[in-house]
Amino acid sequence: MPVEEFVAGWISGALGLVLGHPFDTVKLLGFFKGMSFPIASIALVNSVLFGVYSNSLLALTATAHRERRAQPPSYTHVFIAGCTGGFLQAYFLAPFDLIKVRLQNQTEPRAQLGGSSPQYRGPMHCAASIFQKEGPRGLFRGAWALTLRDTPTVGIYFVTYEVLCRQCTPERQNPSSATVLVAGGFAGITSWVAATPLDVIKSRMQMDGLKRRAYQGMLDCMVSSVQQEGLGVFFRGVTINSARAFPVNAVTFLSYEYLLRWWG
Ligand SMILES: C[N+](C)(C)CCCC[C@H](N)C(=O)O
Repeated sequence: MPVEEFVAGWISGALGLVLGHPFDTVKLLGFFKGMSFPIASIALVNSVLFGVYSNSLLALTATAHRERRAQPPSYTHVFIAGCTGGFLQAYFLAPFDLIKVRLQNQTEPRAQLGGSSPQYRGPMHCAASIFQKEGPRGLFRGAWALTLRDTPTVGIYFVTYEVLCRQCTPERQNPSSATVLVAGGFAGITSWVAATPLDVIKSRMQMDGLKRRAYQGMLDCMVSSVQQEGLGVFFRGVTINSARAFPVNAVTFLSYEYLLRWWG
C-alpha cells in the first residue's frame, strides 16, 4: 500500500491547520489557545483522509497517484474514494474533535479571583476526565453525527477539487500552484457549506449533558434545535467555516500536491 499519500496528508494537514486555528477560535477568547494538540491530531486525521482517499482510488481505478493526470479517474470514482476517506477519518477525528469542542466552549476566565477554576485544564486532562466519567465510549460522543457530516462532504470536497483543477489545466498536465490554491480553497468552502447543518448538530451532541438538557439522540437534537431556533440554526457559523476553509484547504492541497510531486 503506497504510504507517501499518508505522509503527505500528515504534513499538509498540519500546515493547513496552523492557518485555520485562529478562525476556529475567533468566536471565543484567545487566538492561539492550545495549538500543539490540534497540530498533532489534525496531522494524523488528515493523513488518514488523504491516504485512504488515494488508496481507495488506486483500488477503484488501478492508477497510482503519479499516473492520475495522464489517466484521470471518473468523478464517480473520486466521489466514492472521497466518501471512503471521509468515513474512516471520522473515527480518528471523533475523540480529538470532541476535546476541541469541549475546550473551546470553556470560556470562563482562567484565574479570576474567586472565580471557579475551569472544568478541563487542557486536552489531556479533558480526555482523562471524559474517560473516567463516561468510559471509552464517552470519547466518541457525537461520532455518528460526525460520520454523517463527513462521509458525503469529503466526497464533495475531492470532486470539487478535481473539477476545478481539470477545468483550469490543459490535458495531461499538472495543475499550476495558483490553480491548486484556488481549487483547494473552493473545495474547502463547498464542502464546509454542505457540512455546516450537521456540524451544528454534531457540536451540540458533543456538548450535551454538560450544561444543557440531554438530547435523546441526533434526531431529537435536530428537531428541538429547529423548534427553538428555526431553520436558520442549520447555518450557524457558515460564514466563519467558509472563511476558515479557504486558506486551510488551499495550503493543505498545495503542500500535498507538491510533496507528492517532489517524492516522484
Ligand atoms: C468534510 N469537511 C467539510 C467537514 C471537512 C473537509 C476538509 C478537511 C480539512 N481538514 C478542514 O478542516 O477543512
